[in-house]
Amino acid sequence: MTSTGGNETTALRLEGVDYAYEGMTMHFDLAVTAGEWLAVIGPSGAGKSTLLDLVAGFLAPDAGRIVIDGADMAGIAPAERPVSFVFQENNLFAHLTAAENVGLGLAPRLSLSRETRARASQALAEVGLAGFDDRRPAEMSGGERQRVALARAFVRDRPLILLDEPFAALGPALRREMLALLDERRRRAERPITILMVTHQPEDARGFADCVAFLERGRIATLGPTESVLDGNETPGVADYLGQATRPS
Ligand SMILES: Nc1ncnc2c1ncn2[C@@H]1O[C@H](COP(=O)(O)OP(=O)(O)OP(=O)(O)O)[C@@H](O)[C@H]1O
Repeated sequence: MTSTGGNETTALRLEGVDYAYEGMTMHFDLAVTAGEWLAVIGPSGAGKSTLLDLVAGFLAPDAGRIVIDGADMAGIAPAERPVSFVFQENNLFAHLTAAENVGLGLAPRLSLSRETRARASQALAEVGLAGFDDRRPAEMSGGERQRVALARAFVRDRPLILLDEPFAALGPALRREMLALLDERRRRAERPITILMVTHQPEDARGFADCVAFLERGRIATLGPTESVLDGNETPGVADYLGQATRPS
């Protein structure tokens, strides 16, 4: 356990984190306050997924420290980290039912205890999937599968949720509904839930995120309150990315 330097409200801190792929070196310094919803935006290949993979522990930094909830994550496996993640697809085990997939968030066993089954069932109902317990992923729509993934993330009850374009394949109405579900869950939580969400949809950030990090070429080029970053006046790259004309000064 390592101190974050006395700032108890910092949920996530990246200090001088370096990561290099062949031909691309990334460097991240970042602090996210507990309870904050941070949208991560930027051009394709900027390093958004790499940033989330480093936090999740799927990648190990070449240098620097990642601190979550006050604990240094060096050498901590993804499953042991206080995080939940939802990706764009393939979040579920195809051979397991919805309840079993959610149950894995509660106990790493395939046969569900009565209590686990009841909690999984309730979690499914809370994301609008009452009665879906015995459906397998192939028997559900893309939106329903993502709801199951969200239900699993919710029952895990971890303080940090990582979302890598989880609703990108869904239509705008369904996307908003999912984001609203997440928002509601965040508001109802007893402990603060911090969210890092990679998105290519500026309106998702506008509607839900407190802050936006704009990534460019493996760096966080801008980080600030949602409206001021998306305004695009401070960083020309943001305006280009959003397809806006940079306003004359
Ligand atoms: N497994 C890999 N091996 C080598 N290079 C990789 C690998 N994965 C990603 N990269 C490179 O690292 C850089 C950052 O990739 P990353 O997936 O983090 O970007 P991104 O911002 O999430 O992009 P997108 O919006 O297209 O998903 C890119 O230049 C990419 O080509």
